[in-house]
Amino acid sequence: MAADVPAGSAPASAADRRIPVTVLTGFLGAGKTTLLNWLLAQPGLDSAAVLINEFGEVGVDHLLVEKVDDTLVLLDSGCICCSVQGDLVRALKNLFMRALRREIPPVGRVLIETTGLADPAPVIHTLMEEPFIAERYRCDGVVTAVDTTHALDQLGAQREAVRQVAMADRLLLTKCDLADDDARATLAARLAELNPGAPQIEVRQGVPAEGGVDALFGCGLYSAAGKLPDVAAWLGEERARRLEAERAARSAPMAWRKGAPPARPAAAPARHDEGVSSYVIRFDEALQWYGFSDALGLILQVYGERILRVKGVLNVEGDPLPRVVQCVQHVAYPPTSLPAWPQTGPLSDRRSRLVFIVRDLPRSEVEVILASLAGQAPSAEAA
Ligand SMILES: Nc1nc2c(ncn2[C@@H]2O[C@H](COP(=O)(O)OP(=O)(O)OP(=O)(O)O)[C@@H](O)[C@H]2O)c(=O)[nH]1
Repeated sequence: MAADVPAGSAPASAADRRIPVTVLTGFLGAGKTTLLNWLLAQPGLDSAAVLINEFGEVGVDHLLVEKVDDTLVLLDSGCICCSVQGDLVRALKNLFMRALRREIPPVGRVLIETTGLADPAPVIHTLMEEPFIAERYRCDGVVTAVDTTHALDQLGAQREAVRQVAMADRLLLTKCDLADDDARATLAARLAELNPGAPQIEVRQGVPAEGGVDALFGCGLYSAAGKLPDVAAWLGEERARRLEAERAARSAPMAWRKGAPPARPAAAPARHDEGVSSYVIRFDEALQWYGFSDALGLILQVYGERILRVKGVLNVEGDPLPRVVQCVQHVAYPPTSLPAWPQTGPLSDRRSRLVFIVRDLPRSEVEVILASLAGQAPSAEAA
């Protein structure tokens, strides 16, 4: 079944040979990686390249994606919406050129998983307006994962969550297996206010209830028509911001020639809420699971409101495999294991690391609890 093209989105013509790009977004912990793994297991998706972007220094998501080849690219120089011109453009150019040189197989589609804090506007703008990219790729839709169990709070507190919903072509209501009918209906009504045109698809345990892959792809060329007027305004702001940055870049060398310091671009408005920060807590020795999980449980109980996301890869005493813990606000999801310790990157030293993304929660508060219950003092690591 082909998904309906929402009002305002023009279907891509059959003659359009550009590579379709799906932007998979959604707030922290909404279930993007889980959906991505489901997608990658579907027939016909072996030629998809995946770009993953994560908030914080120690990336965990790329370890959780079940695709290990040259077409999985980690965008690790900051949040995609802040570093879009550098990282994303470079990665898409590289993919195209490497496929052209036959260093990798032809790329049939690109899936971009943004950070949970990303504003989709700069990503969409880049796909549609950056000349090299727009000639070779077309934005085939913004698919937003919305956590049925946490989204109402997130939409009330975080402007990024509102933008991710309002700019979507498809809304995937994740974790419906954990929510009751009333919660689902209340959220569906709120989402319809923010984005009346986007089809809403329920997801249980990472699997969409209807439409399969076709419900997520074939969204038509991205368009602000049919969405709230805010969407066109945000894309317009993005265009203005980009023009201003280009103008400042052009004027900088002139100033140097006259011996003055280069003109600095006007301070860009902050894209992220200033209260939101991330830090990494490291344990150098193997952890005793029960003490550690007591400590984490207490942290979630006491500070859950201020914990946007916790992700950790742990070296647990007696377990040869890295254990993965994941939490959103007060909820800890069942732990899983990676198939092996990574051979490269920060986790190759087999030390446990927990990445916290928090709102107004100092590291010291968390460390006190971990130190008293987990059986060893944590070490700080730059985030
Ligand atoms: N029960 C249930 N759990 C889910 C579902 N989708 C995701 N989860 C769990 O929710 C947690 C977060 O899921 P992820 O897929 O990592 O979320 P994410 O959006 O990629 O997270 P970030 O990249 O950190 O923003 C994991 O422990 C998942 O197993 C679902 O539909 N049902």
